[in-house]
Amino acid sequence: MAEAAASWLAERIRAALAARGCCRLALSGGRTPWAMLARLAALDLAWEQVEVFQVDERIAPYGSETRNLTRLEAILGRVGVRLRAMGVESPDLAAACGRYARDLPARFDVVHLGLGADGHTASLVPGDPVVEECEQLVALSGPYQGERRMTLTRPALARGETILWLVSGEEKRPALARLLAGDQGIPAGLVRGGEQLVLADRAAAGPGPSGG
Ligand SMILES: O=C1O[C@H](COP(=O)(O)O)[C@@H](O)[C@H](O)[C@H]1O
Repeated sequence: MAEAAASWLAERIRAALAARGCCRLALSGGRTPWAMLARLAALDLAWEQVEVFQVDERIAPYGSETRNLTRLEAILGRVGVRLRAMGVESPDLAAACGRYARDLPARFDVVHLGLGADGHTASLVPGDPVVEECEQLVALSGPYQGERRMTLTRPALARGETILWLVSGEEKRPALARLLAGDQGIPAGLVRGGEQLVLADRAAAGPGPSGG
């Protein structure tokens, strides 16, 4: 899955660079995307023309192991992308949300999203008011799994020309089925955007028609 996702993303990046000379991505964190991003970073691309925004982030100090930025920097920092970090170290987090929102592009070439077993995506957490946020492009949520979060909201995610879902692990199987059914009872089912591509590993997708 990581290999397929990296190849697909590389093609999208090349196409955007050929068409407009720049490419804008919004990337998620968590655990799933790092294998894809490590493969992507090994490819020969005009990285200096690629701008990467964060889909979400933990409110935690710079360098924290739980921060998505820590992994993004470790993998993509060395290839020279323009990495736009969410300002979660700011003493005024509401103002930091506003600043990040102002800097967002009108369109992303690709918004990459993960899926939690509970149906969360980005830091749009089930039951949190942030799920219904339709005015602000960037907002705070949580505490969730021990930390407050900063996240792109649904209207910001909808700026994706393409939404790339990357889903890994057996525990995601029920949530994946709900996402594919367009179930609006989970935050992931509320995401809109252009084309949506779902890449899932065998554990998440379950047995195929032949049972294999
Ligand atoms: O908390 C988070 O979880 C989701 C899902 O992560 P995954 O590793 O289970 O795919 C992720 O997309 C989000 O960015 C992250 O902050």
